[in-house]
Order: sequence, then C-alpha cells, then structure tokens
Amino acid sequence: MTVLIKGARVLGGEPADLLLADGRVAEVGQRLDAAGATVVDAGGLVALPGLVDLHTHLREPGREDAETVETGSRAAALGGFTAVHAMANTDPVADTAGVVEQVWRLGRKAGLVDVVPVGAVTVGLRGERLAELGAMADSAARVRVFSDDGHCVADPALMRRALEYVKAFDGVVAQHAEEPRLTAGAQMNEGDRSARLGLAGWPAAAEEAVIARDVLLAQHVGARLHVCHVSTAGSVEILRWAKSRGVQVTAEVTPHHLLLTEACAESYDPVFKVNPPLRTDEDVLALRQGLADGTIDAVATDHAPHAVEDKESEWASARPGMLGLEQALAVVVQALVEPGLLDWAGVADRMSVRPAAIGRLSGLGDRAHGRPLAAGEPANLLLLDPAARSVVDPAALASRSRNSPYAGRELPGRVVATFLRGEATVLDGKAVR
Ligand SMILES: NC(=O)N[C@@H](CC(=O)O)C(=O)O
Ligand SMILES: [Zn+2]
Ligand SMILES: [Zn+2]
Repeated sequence: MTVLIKGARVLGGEPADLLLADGRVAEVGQRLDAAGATVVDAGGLVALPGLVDLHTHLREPGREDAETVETGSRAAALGGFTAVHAMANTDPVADTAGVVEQVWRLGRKAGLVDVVPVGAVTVGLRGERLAELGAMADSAARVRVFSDDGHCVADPALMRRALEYVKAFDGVVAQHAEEPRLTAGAQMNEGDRSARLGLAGWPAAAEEAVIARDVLLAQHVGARLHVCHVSTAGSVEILRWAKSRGVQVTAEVTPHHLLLTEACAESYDPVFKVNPPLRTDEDVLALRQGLADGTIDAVATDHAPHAVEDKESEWASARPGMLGLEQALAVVVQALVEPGLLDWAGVADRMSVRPAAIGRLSGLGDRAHGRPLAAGEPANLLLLDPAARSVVDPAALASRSRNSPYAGRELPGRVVATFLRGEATVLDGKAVR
C-alpha cells in the first residue's frame, strides 16, 4: 500500500508531502507524486510521530467487560497512538512469559497498535517475591518495562533486587509510588478540602517518600527507574534533584493530572476518583512546568477503564481510575500547547520519542517507534487538526468503558488520521477497523 499525504505541517513546520510505501516513509518533500497512491489531503493538519503510551490498562485477560486488547487498541489508534504498554494488573496477572505472550499475541491479532506488555515485578503483584523477570524479557513479548502498577513495590529490599535484576536485559522498573502505610482508606488528596468533604486523605508525602527512596536505590545500584503518574509539585522537585545528580530516573505525568484538580471531588462524582488523586492548582502548574522543562519525560495516559458497576457507586466504594487514550493529545494541546509551554516538537518528544526510548522501542528496526518523520523511518504517524474543537461524549468513545472525566468538556484538536507502518488505522477521524 502506498499513501501520499499532501501538505502536512511536520512538527508544525512548513507544509510538505509525505510518501509512505512498504511500511516506511519513502520521501518527504514538495509536490511529490506517486501513481496509484492513495492521496490524503492534509492541508492545515499537523503531522506528529505516532504516540507511544507507557501506561495503559487493557483489562484482558480477566475483565473483558471493561476493555479488551482490541477495544483498547482501537481507542489508542483514535487517540493517535501507534504503541501502548499494557499494564500487568490483569487477571491472571502478567507475571509469567505465558501471560505476556498471550497479551502480545492478542495485540498482533487486533493489529491497530503495537501492544507492548509490561511484566509484573512480583508474583501476583503481592510484593513478596520477584516474578520471572528474565523469562518475560526473553519471551516473544520482549518485556523491558516491569511494574506492579496498582500496587507499590513497598519493600525497599525487594525494590532494590528488582532494580538490580532488570539491569541484565536493559529493563526498567516502573514504580507506582505510594507508601501504603500512609494511604490506608485514602479517597482524595489530603488537605483542607478532604477534611471539609469528609473523605480520607492521600497525602503528597506518600508519593514523594517512595520516589525519594527509589531514586537513591536506583543511584546506588546503577539501574533504571521510571516513576509512574507523578502528581505533586514535591515529586517534581525530587526528580529534578535526582536528575541533577545523574540518577537514571525517568517519569511520566497523566493528562488528567495536567488538567484537573481536587476541586472535581466537590461533585462527589466517582468518575474523578483516581490513584494517585487529583491534586491542587499549584501541583498542576508544577507538573506542566516539569513536563515543559523535561524534568518529567513523558505523558502517559494511565487509561483505566472500569465497568459501570465498579464506577457508578458512592465515592468510597468506587474503583479508582479514568479513561485517557482518546483525549490525551487534546488535553496536552489545551494544557501545554495553547498556553505556549510546549511546541509541536515538544509534544512529539514527550508523547513519542521519550516514551519509546524509555520502553526501548526506538531501536527495533522495522518495528521501531518514536522515530523522526524522515525518509527511511517506519511510517508511524498521526495527522492532527489543531483548529478543531469538540465536546467529549463518553457514549461515542471506542473504549468499552465510559468513565471519562472529560464528559461534556470542550477540548481542542482532533486526530484525523493515524498510520501504523504505513497502513491507516484511523481515517477521517474514524477507526478503519
Ligand atoms: N490509576 C488508577 O486509579 N487505577 C489503575 C491502577 C493504577 O494506575 O494505579 C487501575 O488499574 O484501575
Ligand atoms: Zn498506578
Ligand atoms: Zn495504572
């Protein structure tokens, strides 16, 4: 299949044509021509490298009523993603080569994005003993990111051993930083508002204490650490300090922590219940600043679909988590591009280049992600209409779940097309399959 994209602004630059052939970008230039090619008019559209999510919950195996690899892949493609890392907190847990290979195969079958399985750090996410990290790394799924996400690897000795172990295959431990002794029963950010609303507080210190501990451990053993869903200004400060000391630490922030605050909890609508919780205005500003200056490396969605019965109950009994894949880019445009904190090259860096590098997807040849939009590179890209604005309708989402915190909100930017290795997965804003 040959595709000729006419007049796209690559990374927001001057309009150019892109010729995609045999899964690669064959040529980027002016007034390109190709007999028999499918022509896509991209006038006014921005071309970005296909987005890479380091943190997606696809819920298969185990909760196919909330999401499947296929429905989550479709949501991802519609959001402009060409690769997603599938978190390990499934049922059964992805803690063996068998389970990660199953998820990987389901991703190939769906064929809409590259589904890259994350392996659990500990058996059953129980935090007691290490899972078969080496077997998962050597499996067909080629796991490089390991996480007990949903749970913190709270035992410092176990965390140290995990960090040491993954060095052997250039892996990274992605920590859900939450000191469980400080968050028992926690419902929302701890502060004046949680006291007034009568909801148990989740203090910033529960996150920051684990990040501080883990950057010291990572430095001590010379291993790679990645911090999931950073949510506080204090966490950004600790990361800045650690990076200045040469610690091999990377971090991600979610779209919702870049846009929403604890004020959402005033509604008592559990769609806003999430782990870590939505924080304060000051935290949101620090997270935006940290992402803009590169202290935070990546935006990762933490797309967390939940079935209606798990979400539409009273606040305290609802599951934490919210959808993210389909609106991630729109939120970044609103929170960072429109205020002038990030340009399009910056968006490409934080949503494609760096997450791909952290997941070790940049050097995979034909199957690489996070590469520049240049001749010879794999043709993974999206076309965005930055001028379009639309109101989010949860009923219209491709996800099998409906727990979007952006329902009824107007957001900028529309993903018009997504290409995975030169094949359209989204065209005219609609999934091709
Ligand atoms: N973020 C959430 O609130 N929930 C996630 C788990 C997690 O990311 O910690 C989930 O699996 O539902
Ligand atoms: Zn988590
Ligand atoms: Zn998560």
